[in-house]
Amino acid sequence: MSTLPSSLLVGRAAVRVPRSSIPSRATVGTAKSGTSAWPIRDETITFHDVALERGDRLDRVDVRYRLEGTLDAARDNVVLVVHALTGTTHASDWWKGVIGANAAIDPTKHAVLCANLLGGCDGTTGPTDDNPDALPPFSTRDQATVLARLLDSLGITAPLLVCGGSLGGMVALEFAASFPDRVRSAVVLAAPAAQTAQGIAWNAIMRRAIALGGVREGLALARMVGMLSYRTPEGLERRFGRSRSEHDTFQVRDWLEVHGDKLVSRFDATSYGALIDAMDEHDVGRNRGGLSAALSVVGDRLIGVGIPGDLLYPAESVREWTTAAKATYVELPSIHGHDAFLLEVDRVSAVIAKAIAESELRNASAPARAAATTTPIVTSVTPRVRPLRVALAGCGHVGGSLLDLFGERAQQPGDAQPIRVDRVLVRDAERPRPALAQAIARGIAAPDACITDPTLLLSDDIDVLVEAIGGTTTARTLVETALRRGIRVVTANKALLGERGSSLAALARITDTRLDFEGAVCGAIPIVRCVRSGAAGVGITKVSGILNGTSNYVLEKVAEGASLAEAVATAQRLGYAEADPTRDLSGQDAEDKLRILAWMCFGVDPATLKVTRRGIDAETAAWATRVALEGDRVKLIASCTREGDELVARIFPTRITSDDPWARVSGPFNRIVVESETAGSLVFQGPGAGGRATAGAVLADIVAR
Ligand SMILES: CC(=O)SCCNC(=O)CCNC(=O)[C@H](O)C(C)(C)COP(=O)(O)OP(=O)(O)OC[C@H]1O[C@@H](n2cnc3c(N)ncnc32)[C@H](O)[C@@H]1OP(=O)(O)O
Ligand SMILES: N[C@@H](CCO)C(=O)O
Repeated sequence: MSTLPSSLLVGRAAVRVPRSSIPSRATVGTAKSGTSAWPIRDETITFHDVALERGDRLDRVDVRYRLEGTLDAARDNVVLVVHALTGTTHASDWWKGVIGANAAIDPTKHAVLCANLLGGCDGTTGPTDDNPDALPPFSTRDQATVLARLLDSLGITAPLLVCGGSLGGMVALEFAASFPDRVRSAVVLAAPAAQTAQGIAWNAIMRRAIALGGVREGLALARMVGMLSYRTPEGLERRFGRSRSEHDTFQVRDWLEVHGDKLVSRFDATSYGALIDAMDEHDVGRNRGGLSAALSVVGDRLIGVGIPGDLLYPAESVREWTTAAKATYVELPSIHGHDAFLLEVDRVSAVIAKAIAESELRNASAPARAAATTTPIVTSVTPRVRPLRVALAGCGHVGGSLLDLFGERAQQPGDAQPIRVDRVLVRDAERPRPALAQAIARGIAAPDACITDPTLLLSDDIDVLVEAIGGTTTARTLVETALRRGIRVVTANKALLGERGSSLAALARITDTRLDFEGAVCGAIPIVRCVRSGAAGVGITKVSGILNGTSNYVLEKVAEGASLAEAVATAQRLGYAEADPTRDLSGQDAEDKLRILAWMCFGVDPATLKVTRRGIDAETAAWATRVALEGDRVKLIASCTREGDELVARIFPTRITSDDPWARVSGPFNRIVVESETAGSLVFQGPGAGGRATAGAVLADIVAR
């Protein structure tokens, strides 16, 4: 049985014994990132007579650090990266994508400095399981002081950027408050200015886990608890759900166990305990006259990044100090929660790149700075509304009609927000696309908008992704990527929504953005808006309709004597049919729409709705022709009815008498009847298919506020 690490006991003795096992000599190596390489220096440096905040003085402190890249002559190009609770000095390993050749922090031009924090177990002096008394209690302020000593010893006055997340953010903030003159720019991610009650509570559980379980099992348990605070229920649900491994264990359980065990293999429980002690004592305003006084002097150079959904340090805890410090607040919604600072590489990079650019400007020589600040960035003097920047996936019937509508809208008088199409994703760039050519000529679309690589579609300044490619593969990736990045999505893709609507909507909620899909159900009829908002009645008992324009058109034509094949070919030519018209005829398209309607009307997950259906085939077509000769009509009717706790959903070709209102729905028109407790029967009827009708609904979603 492991003994209780003494760092977990109150009142550890102040000692002055260094960890003699850590060598004090430098080791030098080279790292490769892609094809680029940069020098790496791993070194341990020793400081003497280090004063701690509580009054202890340490004879000696060893600090292990890694310098990636080369210090320039003026020692002006340093990015000080402060690692989180269990981070290491190998910053470009754990912050891949944020640090790397051509990344926001680029060791081929920046000198990236990352030191193991005071109290850690990656080479810097800290209490360990073998030597729990190697360090008396210390604070995040002490950790920042040691970093300043390191900068002194390397001849660095003020780094280009100081940055860190979580515990790293806490220490970066302490650094800013302690050494405001040494801060040119600081990015603090997912970190409060003072430890939160919830943070103390999580740490209490982890401390107890180590106390009871010992330095192995206890540490593993602590890590497992920690991991739950670093992620979100939605993120875990999406990634693992109830899926099982080949050994029939729940995957989420395996994943958590792996994280627990991995930490035990590389981390020291006593050091862990001491670091969470330091986090609990974190309070930037302590003995500085409060938060405002502590940070306002440096606030103009601080950027705080808050993550809505962060269970450990909610976005509000970051917003609070940025407000007090008059600092910049950036919100980074993410399904990952707290770990977004490690996982949302693109968006974190964008914030850091901007901070570095501002810092470089601050460092510019006085005349250059004056020129920079007097040169207007926006050259136009006419105040203009910023255009809404659209990325359009797909330029078929719907996408092409949408480009036309953008053009028509721009001709109309009024001060509506302009729309600018930055990118249009197509499969074949060589195919002539008159709508796109005209949009470019009218200045609606960028001259180089047409692309074929989906990964280039979503640049950072896109406001809305319009998905009009259909299908559930590329479309799904694009929609998920956009939502994850907080980009609004408008889609007409009923198959995707029928299959994934509920999880996509949940993702949009988490990242605080919107997913709109009026164009996915019944073309121009505003049915989604009406049922979604409750305007179609409260307490809905039944929704029924002719939900597919193509099959309705085809049934009408065969009733008039056309062959099934002829009727389908005309529907395709007129732009009513899906790329694969068997979806229309088989009832699959109507089923997708019924799923979405059931989701909106009854709150059921569209993917789980059980639907029985029959579509239109040669036999039905022949029956429709016969029925027409007898004076009646055949219509493909879909319905979903609440029967007690059950939903009964069906789609069937149905014989209708010629005087019935359903019989009068002609061509590509659709009809929907919503029956509810408050509104009785509401009837919606209008064009249900066709590029222009659907594009109109998509446009309404794009410009909706
Ligand atoms: C309070 C503070 O200061 S700090 C808080 C900061 N957050 C942390 O420290 C959390 C640490 N997070 C991690 O270590 C994460 O791995 C990250 C953030 C680096 C990357 O996250 P992800 O890309 O989601 O990686 P993931 O969580 O899957 O981790 C990868 C490990 O889980 C394992 N894993 C993933 N899925 C499964 C599964 N179904 N079954 C078993 N193991 C799994 C992988 O095999 C991998 O282990 P390996 O490296 O031994 O091969
Ligand atoms: N193919 C569909 C287009 C509109 O969703 C239809 O015919 O109704």
